[in-house]
Amino acid sequence: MVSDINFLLVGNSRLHWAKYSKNQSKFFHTKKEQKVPENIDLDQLIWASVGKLPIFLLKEENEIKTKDIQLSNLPDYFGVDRALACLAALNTIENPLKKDLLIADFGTILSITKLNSNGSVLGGQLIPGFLTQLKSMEQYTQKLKVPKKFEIPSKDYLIKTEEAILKGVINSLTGVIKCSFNPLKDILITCGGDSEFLAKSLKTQKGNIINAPNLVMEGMIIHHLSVKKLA
Ligand SMILES: Nc1ncnc2c1ncn2[C@@H]1O[C@H](COP(=O)(O)OP(=O)(O)OP(=O)(O)O)[C@@H](O)[C@H]1O
Ligand SMILES: CC(C)(CO)[C@@H](O)C(=O)NCCC(=O)O
Repeated sequence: MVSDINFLLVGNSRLHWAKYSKNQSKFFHTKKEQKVPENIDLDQLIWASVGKLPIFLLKEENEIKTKDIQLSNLPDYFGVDRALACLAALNTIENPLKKDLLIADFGTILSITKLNSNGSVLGGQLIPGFLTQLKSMEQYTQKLKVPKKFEIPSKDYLIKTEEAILKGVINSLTGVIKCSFNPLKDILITCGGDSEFLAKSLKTQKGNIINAPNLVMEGMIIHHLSVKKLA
C-alpha cells in the first residue's frame, strides 16, 4: 500500500503542495521564496514544474514530465499542469453522456484545454490570467493601477476607473469561457488560484460547471499511484 506521499507543482507564481495519506489528500500553497514546509522530505518529494524552480533542490528522478502522461494526442511541449489536469478530469469526472471535457485553469495564465471522453487531447486556448491582466494594465499605462480591492461590480458600465478595470478583466475571462463552452457537448471543469473567485461570475452561464480547484494536484496523485501499481 502507498501512504504518506508529498507532491509539489511549481507554478508560474506559486508553489502548490499535496500531502497524500491513507487515501486522503490535503492541499496548500506557498510563495516561491518561502522555505520548504515542515515534514516534507525532499528526497521523496514527487514534483512537476511549469515555472521557475524554487531555491531548494528537487530530485531529477522524482520529476513528472508531460511525456510521462498517458493521453493520446498530447504534445511533449504542453505544460505538465495541463496534462495532469486532463488526466485528473478523465479519471474523476462522471461522464455518462460521453461529452468532451473542457478544462479552464485560472492561474497566472488562463489555460483552456479540451479533450474528448476517450482521453484524446483536442487543443485549447491561452489567455493572460486575472492578476497578469491587472498587472500588465499598470505596467503599460501611465494612469491605471492594480485595484486594491477585488469586488466585482454588478453593473456593466462603470464610472470609477478601478471598477471599470475589474469589470473588463472579469468579462474577458468569463467571456472567453462563454465563447468556448457548449453545455450540450461539453462538461466544464474549473481549477486554479482564481477559480473559486470567478465561480460566481461563471454560474450565470448555462450548464453544469464543476469546480475542482486542485485538479492538477489530483492529477499528480493519480499518475503517481498508477505508476506505482504497475511497478
Ligand atoms: N494567496 C494567493 N497568492 C497569490 N495569488 C493568489 C492567492 N490566492 C489566489 N490567488 C490567485 O491565483 C492566481 C494565480 O493562480 P495560481 O496560484 O494557480 O497560479 P500558478 O499556478 O502560479 O500559475 P499557472 O497555473 O499559470 O502556472 C492569481 O491570479 C491570483 O489572483
Ligand atoms: C500555459 C501554461 C503557462 C499554464 O500554466 C503552462 O502550461 C505552460 O507553460 N505550457 C507550455 C505551452 C503549452 O502548454 O502549449
